Amino acid sequence: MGILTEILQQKEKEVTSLKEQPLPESTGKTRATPSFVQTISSAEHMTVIAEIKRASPSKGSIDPDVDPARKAALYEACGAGAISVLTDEPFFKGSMDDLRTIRQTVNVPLLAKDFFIDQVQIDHAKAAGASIILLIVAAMSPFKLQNLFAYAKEQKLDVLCEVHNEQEMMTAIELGADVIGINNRDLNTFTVDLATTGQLASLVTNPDTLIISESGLASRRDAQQAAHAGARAVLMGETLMRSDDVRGMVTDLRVPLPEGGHFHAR
Ligand SMILES: O=C(O)c1ccccc1NCC(=O)[C@H](O)[C@H](O)COP(=O)(O)O
Repeated sequence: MGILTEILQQKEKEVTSLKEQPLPESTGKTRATPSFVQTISSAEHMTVIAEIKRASPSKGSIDPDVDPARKAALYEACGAGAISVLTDEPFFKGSMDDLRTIRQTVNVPLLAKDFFIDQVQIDHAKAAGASIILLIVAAMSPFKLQNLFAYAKEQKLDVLCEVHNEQEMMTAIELGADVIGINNRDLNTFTVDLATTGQLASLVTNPDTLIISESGLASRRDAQQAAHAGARAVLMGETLMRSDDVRGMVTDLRVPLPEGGHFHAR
């Protein structure tokens, strides 16, 4: 069984349990201003989405004892335009409490990085202060994707639609996704190929679609390659979690975007 299937089976159990619990009180600070989409679309340089990642299925333990609020504040101070918070507990050692604490500490938009398969998870992410949620195209049917996409938008949340191959990209385009994350990591084999961003970005014809290159990025050169492929943002986890020079790394990643590139600034 692939890791995604295993994670999704676990999520089914979590959803059952969430439905039996009352919804925690909202942080009252659910949306950052500017929003995730506004932040990326107004930037003239690559937006860095810095991730809080304690552990992962592919790398095991990364920084299990991290203070998430402190690290998030460092990311923000160093120029990250948004922060991704892995809220999954069993596989990534994160939590919704991490998201909630970080929301009370920083002002940049927050991505709730989890494996969303049900509206109840979206309710909990919103209450914890998410600005945007992740929908992985490979994790559900196009019908369910459409349903959760519409529900999140109704809740005034942005949605990052994640794809890894051509078929998933076509599904995201047909859905009308305005933010598409191209995952360079194959979630079944863990193989990373940064060329995936270029290959799939070339299928996007709508100049208003925001493209994010996700996973496996480690240098300014990687960010330049992503910018050249049409990405407006990079999502970086492990490299930033392990870095002794977060400011230097974030500064390096904020490469200028090519003029007259893919995207028409809104
Ligand atoms: O990172 C993993 O091992 C992983 C395995 C299975 C599903 C998702 C996984 N990662 C989630 C992410 O999307 C990444 O944390 C994110 O793109 C950052 O990647 P990286 O910069 O390579 O840490």
